[in-house]
Amino acid sequence: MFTNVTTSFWQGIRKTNPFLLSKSFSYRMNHFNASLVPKDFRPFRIGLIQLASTSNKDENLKNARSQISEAVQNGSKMVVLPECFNSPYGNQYFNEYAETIEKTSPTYNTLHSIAKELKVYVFGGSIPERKDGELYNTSMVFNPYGDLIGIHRKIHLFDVDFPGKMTFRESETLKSGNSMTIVETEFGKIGLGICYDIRFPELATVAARNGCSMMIYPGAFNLTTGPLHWELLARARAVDNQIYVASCSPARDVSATYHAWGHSTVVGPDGVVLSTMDEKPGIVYADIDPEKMASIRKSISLYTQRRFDIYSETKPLKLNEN
Ligand SMILES: O=C(O)CCC(=O)C(=O)O
Repeated sequence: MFTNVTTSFWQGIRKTNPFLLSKSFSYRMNHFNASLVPKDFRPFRIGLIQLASTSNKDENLKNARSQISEAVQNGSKMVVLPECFNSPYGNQYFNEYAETIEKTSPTYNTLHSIAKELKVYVFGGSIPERKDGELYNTSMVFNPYGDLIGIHRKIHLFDVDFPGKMTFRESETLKSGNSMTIVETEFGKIGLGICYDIRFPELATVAARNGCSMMIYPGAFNLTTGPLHWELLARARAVDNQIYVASCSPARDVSATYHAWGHSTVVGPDGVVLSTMDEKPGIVYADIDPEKMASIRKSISLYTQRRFDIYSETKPLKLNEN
């Protein structure tokens, strides 16, 4: 009964407005009832561990354990470590510190046992990984049972040149990963990228379109690009997709060869910084709340207003000919 009334209502309207028969209209109608937040998204507290990493791997792993324990005591259900958290960052170190991803490797073993003992999701920053004779910049993710539920190999390698300031070419030693990573947690799906990956908006957008409520980026920006882009990129990925974004850096060590920017940050789906810090060691906490996402998505309805009929990559580009 109700359907008939609705149908005849629309039939009447369409007679008077041919636009309503167009493809873009039917696209919008098909997506009109799409829920505002991913169905599996639940509230939780996240803790970003801005670790003071040294050249001593065992010390770094011990330090990570005690910081994660503190974050869990303070209510974190998910914790994030920084990029290259258990070694110095630099081409000259990757080979020496590299590990394989297997249960007997020190970092796998430590993160697995921390996650299981403390019953927490551990996004294990990244480590130099050795695989099939190549080196990768790799992140492991463990669930609260200690199971490895995700492996992300940095896709976009950090090759930049700022004359007189800094030059870095990760591709001299590392190979790039070839796939996106989305992990399923009890709090929802989360997309994962490593540092320079944050500069490529497609990764976050595709993850968001596939139901991710958050992107996590372990990173180690520097004193040149950190002040320029670290916060801007996290906010951009968040506001473009109306998702949460968390970027976790090592603390700055001015006696090391690479000086990390620090400023680990969580940004909300409205693009506002929820929580951040300076360059010193510490933990950044944020409460992740589906209501906040629903609210911004209700006010600014990007998800129902997208015009894939105009800019879908799978269709030929439609240019304005006027
Ligand atoms: O994109 C940047 O400016 C910094 C990236 C970086 O440090 C990295 O990918 O390790």
